[in-house]
Amino acid sequence: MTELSAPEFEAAVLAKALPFMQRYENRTIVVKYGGHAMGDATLGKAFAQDIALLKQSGVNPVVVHGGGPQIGKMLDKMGIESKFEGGLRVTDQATVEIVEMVLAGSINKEIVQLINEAGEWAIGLCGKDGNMVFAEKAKKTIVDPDSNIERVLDLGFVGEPSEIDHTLLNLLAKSEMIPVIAPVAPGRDGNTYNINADTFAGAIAGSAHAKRLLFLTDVPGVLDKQGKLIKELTVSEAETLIKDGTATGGMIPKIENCIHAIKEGVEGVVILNGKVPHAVLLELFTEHGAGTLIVP
Ligand SMILES: Nc1ncnc2c1ncn2[C@@H]1O[C@H](COP(=O)(O)OP(=O)(O)O)[C@@H](O)[C@H]1O
Ligand SMILES: CC(=O)N[C@@H](CCC(=O)OP(=O)(O)O)C(=O)O
Repeated sequence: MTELSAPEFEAAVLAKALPFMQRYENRTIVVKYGGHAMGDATLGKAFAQDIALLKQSGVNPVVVHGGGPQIGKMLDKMGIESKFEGGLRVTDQATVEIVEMVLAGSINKEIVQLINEAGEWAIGLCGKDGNMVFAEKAKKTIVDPDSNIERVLDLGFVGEPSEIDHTLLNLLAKSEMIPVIAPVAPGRDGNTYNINADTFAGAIAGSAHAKRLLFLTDVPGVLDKQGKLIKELTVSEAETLIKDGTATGGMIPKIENCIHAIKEGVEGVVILNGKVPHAVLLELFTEHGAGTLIVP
């Protein structure tokens, strides 16, 4: 076999991306950028370049971000204790104000700035902008492992998306702008709700019938009880992992939202390690996608 010169090799790599670019052209890809995947400047820059490259390739990327650890740090500074139930933050009035400040304020604008620095036009939004998302108080139940009795959680101002209007997102899809959305939304009751970013991303992807929904987190994907990566999971296998306690903490809403998104018609949902540089490009434009693929 003849060895390729360096330029020939680079050209071959670029050419290999063509069928992937064609597959996703004009299709919506929702990328959920988790708080645990953020924090490293080089990785943040690589993430922004990936999103910029998607837009340049004719894809319609929509970024939904989290920021759980960053909210936790700010609450700590303010002397407010973080409390979670069923993987969701118990959110009183003081907490929701800080959640909105951290998510829709600092984190949202940091991501916008990074994408702009990569040469594209990002616009920072939350559910409140353009009447995009309305929320209702979350009605979450958990089964108490000791008594096996189902219990309704009162999580305060934690919401679930109840109405999604795509007017603004459709406008942006036709423009140069890349939406970067914080998971905060108003209720019809006038309150502001804190929505788990996985739930928010799943709802946006589902209602947009996105081609792909990627969850960027800080682990290689869903791990089994031995800590080994599960490469593919059906919806029913994923449900079992929650019931038998293999998936805990933040992985619970993530898996639940993967299932929801697939049932809503998203063609492929992947949980992958956002701490790998250019994880988004590797997943979408090469054969080297890693992580856990959830299928119907
Ligand atoms: N079975 C599992 N496989 C992988 N991660 C798991 C599992 N169960 C619990 N986790 C935890 O879920 C975390 C990812 O969820 P989360 O903390 O909400 O991250 P993010 O901020 O990216 O949304 C991992 O860091 C890990 O600690
Ligand atoms: C209700 C609820 O739990 N909201 C989350 C919102 C941020 C989030 O989901 O951030 P990650 O994606 O980084 O976990 C929170 O307050 O932490």
